[in-house]
Amino acid sequence: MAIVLGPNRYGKAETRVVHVTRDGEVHHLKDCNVSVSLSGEMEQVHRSGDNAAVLPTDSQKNTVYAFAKKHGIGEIEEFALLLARHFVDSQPTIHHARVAVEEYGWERRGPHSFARSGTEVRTCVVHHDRDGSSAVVSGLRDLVVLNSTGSEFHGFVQDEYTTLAPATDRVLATAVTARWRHAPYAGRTGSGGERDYGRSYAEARECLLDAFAGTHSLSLQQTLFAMGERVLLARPEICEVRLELPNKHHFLVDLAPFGMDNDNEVYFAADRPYGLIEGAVLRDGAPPAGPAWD
Ligand SMILES: O=c1[nH]c(=O)c2[nH]c(=O)[nH]c2[nH]1
Repeated sequence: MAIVLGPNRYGKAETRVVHVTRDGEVHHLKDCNVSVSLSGEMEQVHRSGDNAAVLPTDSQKNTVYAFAKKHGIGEIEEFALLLARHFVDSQPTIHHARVAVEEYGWERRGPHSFARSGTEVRTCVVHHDRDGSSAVVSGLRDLVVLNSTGSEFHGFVQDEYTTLAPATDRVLATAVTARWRHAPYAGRTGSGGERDYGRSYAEARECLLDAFAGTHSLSLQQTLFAMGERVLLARPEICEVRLELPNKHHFLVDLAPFGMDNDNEVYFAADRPYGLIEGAVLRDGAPPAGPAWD
């Protein structure tokens, strides 16, 4: 019986790098978490422990810090592309690089003072392959939103275990995880700066927020589709949006034991279990995703 090595990758996960740009008194902050995964000629290291093809994960971590110094950290997609291309182009044994970056936001409180903003995190994952192709997915997670009306849920299946009452006016809340795939583009430059990733991100985020707030919702599934659709209608560079929307249930508290009614005013915000609504929304004829979602 032949035993073969299946898909594998390795790298340094979660290198935390903070870069300060000093513009006299005024400083600018980039706070990131970088995860590198490399793959290629790794048969021997797995079979015999021969490390000749292995760029140490320690070196990968050092590269993240050195690149932050050398190039600064602009848009996270560009920083990720720079790293991914470097690993593939400089190491003959590395055929594919995946670089994921999370960015934590800081709100300015003074020329060199900052407060961490909210829970929301900007994300990206890039893939770069030996053949020169790159795939870029941008996104965000933990963007918490709530509509205190404009949400209904009724007309659902009733089986012998259904107890849920139909709702014609409920709270709809979720912590949005959204990722969107950029359509591939021709040409490349060394910097990876072919696209305005900052603007693309800001506008996609606005679309998500506008669609959540502006959709009279009959289900979170309907809201999910509206959010993805809004991004695709507004942003031609994006060809697919994937959303994960936990339904952060708000249950009306029964105040009858205290002789009080509850006209949609007092809620118990449950943290678990929660409904989890997930889906992809694509432009018709979107190009194949390749490894983009891996
Ligand atoms: O928007 C919703 N979608 C569901 O599928 C569902 N299921 C449920 O119990 N509540 C809800 N709400």
